[in-house]
Amino acid sequence: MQMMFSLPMEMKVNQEDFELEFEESKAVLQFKAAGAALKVNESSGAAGDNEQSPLANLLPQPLRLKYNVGKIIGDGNFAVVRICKDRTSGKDYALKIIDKAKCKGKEHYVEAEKAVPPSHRGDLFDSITQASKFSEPQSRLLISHLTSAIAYLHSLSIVHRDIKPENLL
Ligand SMILES: Nc1ncnc2c1ncn2[C@@H]1O[C@H](COP(=O)(O)OP(=O)(O)OP(=O)(O)O)[C@@H](O)[C@H]1O
Repeated sequence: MQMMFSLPMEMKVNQEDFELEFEESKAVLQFKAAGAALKVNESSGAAGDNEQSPLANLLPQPLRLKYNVGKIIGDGNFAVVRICKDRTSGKDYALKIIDKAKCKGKEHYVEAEKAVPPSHRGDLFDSITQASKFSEPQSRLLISHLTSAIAYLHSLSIVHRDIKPENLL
């Protein structure tokens, strides 16, 4: 991916500022290796009308009654995200299941489960691992979407504090 950032004149940057750090490149390689296996393992877990992922049985009953919960479509440090289907409307949602044990002291900020519209196109991290590079017009579009989203959050006095490719859908 090629990106252009405008930095303050006094800020010095080196080549290594643009190279992946050891942990980052390890994560990219692990992701590439695990990607194919994950797709095979989870491919039988779609949120069809009658299918329910066995692990989804661990969810609270009201949720299981409302949604047919299917395969994992993403995971992060605090949550797993599963595709699910509203049993009444038939609409698909992404159900984010947050591990409250990992949010010690901040429990009051989080709902343990939240269903939002799903993105079927993966996140920017997936795209970076799949594409060898992005063109300038693509990079420009990505950055303009990102900055407009950040501007919107700032207009609501919200600071994201965790902007990274995995969080850009
Ligand atoms: N609405 C959605 N549709 C599709 N995939 C999603 C959706 N929301 C999240 N994901 C996937 O799930 C992954 C984990 O979600 P998220 O980043 O919200 O979890 P987290 O535990 O808060 O992550 P973090 O490691 O940033 O703290 C994302 O990187 C993304 O791939």
